[in-house]
Amino acid sequence: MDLNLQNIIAYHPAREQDEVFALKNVSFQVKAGEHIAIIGPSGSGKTTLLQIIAAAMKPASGVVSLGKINPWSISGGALRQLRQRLFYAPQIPPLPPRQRVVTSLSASRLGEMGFGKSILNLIYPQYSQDAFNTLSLFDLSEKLWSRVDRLSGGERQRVGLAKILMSRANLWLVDEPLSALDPKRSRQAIQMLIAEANKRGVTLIVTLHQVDVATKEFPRVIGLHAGKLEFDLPSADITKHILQNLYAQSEHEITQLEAHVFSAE
Ligand SMILES: Nc1ncnc2c1ncn2[C@@H]1O[C@H](COP(=O)(O)OP(=O)(O)OP(=O)(O)O)[C@@H](O)[C@H]1O
Repeated sequence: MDLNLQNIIAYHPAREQDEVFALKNVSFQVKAGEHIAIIGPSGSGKTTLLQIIAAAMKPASGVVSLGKINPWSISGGALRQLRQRLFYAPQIPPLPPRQRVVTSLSASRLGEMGFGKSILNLIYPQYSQDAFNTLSLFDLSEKLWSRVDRLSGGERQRVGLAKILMSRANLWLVDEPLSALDPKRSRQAIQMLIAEANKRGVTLIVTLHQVDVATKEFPRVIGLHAGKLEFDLPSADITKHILQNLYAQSEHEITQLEAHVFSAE
């Protein structure tokens, strides 16, 4: 699915009165099948941007088009259909505590199940073989029948990634998928996500705090700072100087940056 964002301004309702912008005049285009990483310091607007693209949040002004459709100018029914074509994976996957992993993974296809099948899915998960195969990609197949509240943080995060792969959406919007994973697992998980997106021609947009992963694994990187688009560049053109500017006021994050990216120089 291709995307077009034009002059997006967004406030969170709680901040509207003091006019603190979450996004200021953000514009960019994405072609179907592109893979993009969004980076920037904490609070720079990465999650808000994904929510705007996912049509989960309405911009205060500006235009969003998802595959040429403005989600805010169509009927409720058409909007629900449009949302089925995208998968928004929040930073902390919403996994109902007592649910089994297999049920949660099958639920990624609720949109195509219809009411009867989706109720049945709670008792007899509808896609257990697919769920098993998808979990194997993240070394988690033995957890197929486990309850999600008995998983570690990293395992839950990998279940969240497997849920994305279970969906049949053609736009994946993934918010900080690696925060609970160690560096080796992070690299494996992101490479799996990218390989599957490639195979299926899916448009992939991922927010990341790991700038090294962003610049090494993604061909295009967007930098946000205080709600503004600071740069939108091929990753090969991103220099140490550009990254230092982006994280200039975020001392803690720059320390991480140096550890991850610059120590090898
Ligand atoms: N629910 C909310 N209510 C009010 N303000 C919010 C809300 N969510 C985010 N904000 C504000 O909007 C701005 C952008 O936040 P956002 O979560 O998009 O940033 P982020 O780059 O994803 O941050 P992080 O890397 O810490 O997840 C920040 O100033 C934040 O304080």
